[in-house]
Amino acid sequence: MRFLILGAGGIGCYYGARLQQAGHQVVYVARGEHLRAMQQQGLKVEHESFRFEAPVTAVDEAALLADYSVTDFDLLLVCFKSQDTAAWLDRCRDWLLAGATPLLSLQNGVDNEPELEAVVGTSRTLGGIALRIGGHIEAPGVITASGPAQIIFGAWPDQTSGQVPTDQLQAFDQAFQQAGIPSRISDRIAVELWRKLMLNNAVNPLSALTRLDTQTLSTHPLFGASVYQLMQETAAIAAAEGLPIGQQDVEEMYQLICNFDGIKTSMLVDLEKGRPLELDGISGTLLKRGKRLAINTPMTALVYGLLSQQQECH
Ligand SMILES: NC(=O)C1=CN([C@@H]2O[C@H](COP(=O)(O)OP(=O)(O)OC[C@H]3O[C@@H](n4cnc5c(N)ncnc54)[C@H](OP(=O)(O)O)[C@@H]3O)[C@@H](O)[C@H]2O)C=CC1
Ligand SMILES: CC(C)(CO)C(=O)C(=O)O
Repeated sequence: MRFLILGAGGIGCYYGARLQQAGHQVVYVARGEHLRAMQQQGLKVEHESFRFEAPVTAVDEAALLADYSVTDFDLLLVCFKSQDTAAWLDRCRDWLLAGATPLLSLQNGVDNEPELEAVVGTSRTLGGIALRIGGHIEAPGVITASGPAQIIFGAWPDQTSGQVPTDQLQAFDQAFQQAGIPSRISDRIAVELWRKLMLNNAVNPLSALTRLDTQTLSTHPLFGASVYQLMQETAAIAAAEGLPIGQQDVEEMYQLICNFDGIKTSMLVDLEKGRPLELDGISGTLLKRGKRLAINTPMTALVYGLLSQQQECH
């Protein structure tokens, strides 16, 4: 199959390398030093059960638009940080609309799929999550990753109202699995995305504030209760929006994050590198929704406020 990795950073390069090693054609879209390193020295990925070091086809956005057509690909994997999605869609709208290739977002947050859908339509939109993975750019052209690195994906917003054909979903699922990516098709991907948001809202901002890994934070005598409360606040918003999410999901996600290996969150990595934080796509979206629905989310407001203020001071 032919895959395009849009925003080939930690997550995108890990999954791209897995697919390329399995024999698929992969084009990586990146920029800056990381792009130059990939073009000149190739891509290196280090993971406890997977090693990749090989030349890759890496291009910037301008070269993608000039040298490729969307019809050159079977699947576009959207791996930007969520704050980059809307502007990218705006710039690449005409290129995207010249074909019918589906797009699968592996980003955190619940706003990416609606943004994709608004441009390419429901028939080309897949929702997805990258679960139990920590993957980061260690140095230009070098990725370190850990965890089983699953992909859960499905027709957006769910199998019943989504329009991507089942045989197409199954072909992607098979390609992922053959490439050593544990994957699963969900018939309610919007629910999975909200369950993942429970994790991200609970640990990403708090890990950036405390510099603690996910497990230390979640089992911490002082911060553990806040992690739990952040999950409850996310669940309350999800339920008010009509999603079948409740206390049982809070328990499950809390147990998952407590028992999963301690990993450095993507937000802590961004903070350490002085890069923009994915704060609006995670906590910010909950605050906006909470305001609209008249639901109080005081802990989410606190971590959002503290981090925003830290960013402004830099
Ligand atoms: N990292 C992780 O462990 C996990 C991340 N996720 C989610 O996956 C998504 C991706 O995260 P992650 O892999 O960490 O992100 P990264 O920041 O590592 O990768 C995204 C890359 O896209 C590049 N990029 C952005 N816009 C463009 C553009 N127009 N043209 C070319 N390149 C571009 C960025 O460059 P630049 O640096 O210059 O901005 C960056 O290198 C996020 O939503 C994240 O929350 C989910 C699970 C785990
Ligand atoms: C949940 C977690 C921490 C790891 O999958 C993540 O999604 C991230 O680092 O952004």
